[in-house]
Amino acid sequence: MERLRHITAGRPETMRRPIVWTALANIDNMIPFACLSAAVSILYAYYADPHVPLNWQGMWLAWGGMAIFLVLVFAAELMSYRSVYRGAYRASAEGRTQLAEHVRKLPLGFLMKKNAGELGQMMMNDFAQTENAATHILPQLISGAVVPLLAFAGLLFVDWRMALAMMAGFPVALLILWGVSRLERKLGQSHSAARIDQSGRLQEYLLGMKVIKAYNLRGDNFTRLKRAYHHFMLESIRLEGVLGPFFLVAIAFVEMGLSLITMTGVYLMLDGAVTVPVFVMFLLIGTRIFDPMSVAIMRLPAFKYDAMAGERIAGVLKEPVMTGENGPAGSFHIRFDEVTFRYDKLVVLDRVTAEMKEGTLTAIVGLSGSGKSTMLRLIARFYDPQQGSVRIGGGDIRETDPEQLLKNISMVFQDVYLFQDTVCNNIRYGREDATQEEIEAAAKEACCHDFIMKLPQGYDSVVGEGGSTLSGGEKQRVSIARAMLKNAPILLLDEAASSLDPENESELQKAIGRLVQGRTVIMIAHRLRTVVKADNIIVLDRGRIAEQGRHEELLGGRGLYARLWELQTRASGWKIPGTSGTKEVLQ
Ligand SMILES: Nc1ncnc2c1ncn2[C@@H]1O[C@H](COP(=O)(O)OP(=O)(O)OP(=O)(O)O)[C@@H](O)[C@H]1O
Repeated sequence: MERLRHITAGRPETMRRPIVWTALANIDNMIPFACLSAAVSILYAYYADPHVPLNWQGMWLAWGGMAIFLVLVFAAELMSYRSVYRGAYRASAEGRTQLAEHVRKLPLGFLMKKNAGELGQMMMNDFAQTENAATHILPQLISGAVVPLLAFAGLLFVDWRMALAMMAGFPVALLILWGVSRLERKLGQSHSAARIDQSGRLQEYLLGMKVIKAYNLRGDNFTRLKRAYHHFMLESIRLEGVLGPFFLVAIAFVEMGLSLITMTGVYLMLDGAVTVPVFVMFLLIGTRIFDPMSVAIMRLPAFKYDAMAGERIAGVLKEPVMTGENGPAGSFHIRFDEVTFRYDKLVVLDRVTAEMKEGTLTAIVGLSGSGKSTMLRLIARFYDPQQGSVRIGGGDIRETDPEQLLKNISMVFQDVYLFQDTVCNNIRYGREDATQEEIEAAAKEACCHDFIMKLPQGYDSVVGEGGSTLSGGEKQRVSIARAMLKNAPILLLDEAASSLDPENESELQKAIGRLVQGRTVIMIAHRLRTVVKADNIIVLDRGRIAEQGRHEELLGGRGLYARLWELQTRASGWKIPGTSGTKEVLQ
């Protein structure tokens, strides 16, 4: 039952009807053979005693029965076939959608823990495996169970000794299957792990192609991929090689039944305890049941292996999603209250308390790795802190429905991801019901209209996966247009690194300047000159707030901020106070 639950992504009821039809089709399948046996008996009676006339009535009944049941078999098999694939594909489609929905509601930390290929594998291969188990293997297993059981039960009444002989090897076969089940699971798990690893490595190899080419890394990454393929090959050989003989022996025990029927039958006939027609009936039905049993035994490991894929899916579906029932906050005042956050064991934020007032610009600065991005991630509830709370409008965001929370937040990050879709649709992700005019207006405000118009199909140009056909600055401006369109009251902004060319940078800064107006903005600033006009600057040092205040106050304090400022201005030869860039940028 548990396996049935797994191969149906938690919907065993979808297979109830298919199982009943498949069982019925198999039961039907046996009846023509019973009729055949009856016909053989009639014929035997006629030849055994020349004075007895041939029982034509019985013969016609047997033939008629065979014909009717053949039609019924066809009908039942058709129903079984249709309901099996409908049930299985329905369970799988619903399961896929449920998993995609579920993954969206999981904390980001869960996704980051997974191997790159693992979730993709789950969506594609694991579901394909469960489909295979439900559509192809399950009917074979049902057939392997129903046919022998039925035949055995019926034949017990005909001659119990021959019936027992027919099934004598079966308990031994079951014992062998039970004996190897642990080993089978262990080998299956390491085989699956190797399969997932090889696809993760392949994904890594393809995604990292740019770096591989740039650094001519033919060696290392390819070696890892090759090693993963090799490991998978070894695991496959081990799985088949170690388990195969056990299953073959189990089948041999089952099929031994045919020899035992013959031996027992011969002795019983010699004793006059069994007639020739009964003997023939056992042979006829015996040849009929051993095949489905052997097939079922051969397919059982594949079924269990595929059910493991369903188990992995169930494991992810069991992961607790982020909860919270509250609607959006009334105000957008953000407060970190003694927040401590760890990635596994690494403490990244340590009892951070900070205010980000509604309608103001708060900048977060600090050395690389000091926890700046983590603060933004906590505001968006990509993670929940282990201690303390993040509050918006006074309410703990752990109690806010994550989707409601995200409705109020726009994010512009450095590493912008664009979907392989038109530029227009990529901007529309900001607000799905936006009109073309609204999209173009947002694009103009974000300073990307001009470059979009220069693309071959303008707004209908399709960008490469991730945005690969646009420059870094262009991608960021598209993401700003998205944020403009979303028009959310809170804006989380990760300032672009200083790698942009001056033209791109000035366009980007203009766009950001428009975006921050009238919003509660929390901005990670890598270049301090962009935050001199911020209402509050939080200076992070290894997860703790070293100091906070306005630019002038912090410069006067001669602390970490002042040191960073000095370093940056010295490195770039800026003119210090009064400053050029930022004021214009942020107004
Ligand atoms: N998903 C993660 N899992 C484990 N550790 C992480 C994860 N993300 C970040 N870290 C670690 O947490 C620390 C803080 O990271 P964070 O990204 O918040 O720093 P940051 O100040 O934004 O750095 P940068 O300025 O370089 O972007 C770093 O040491 C980083 O290695």
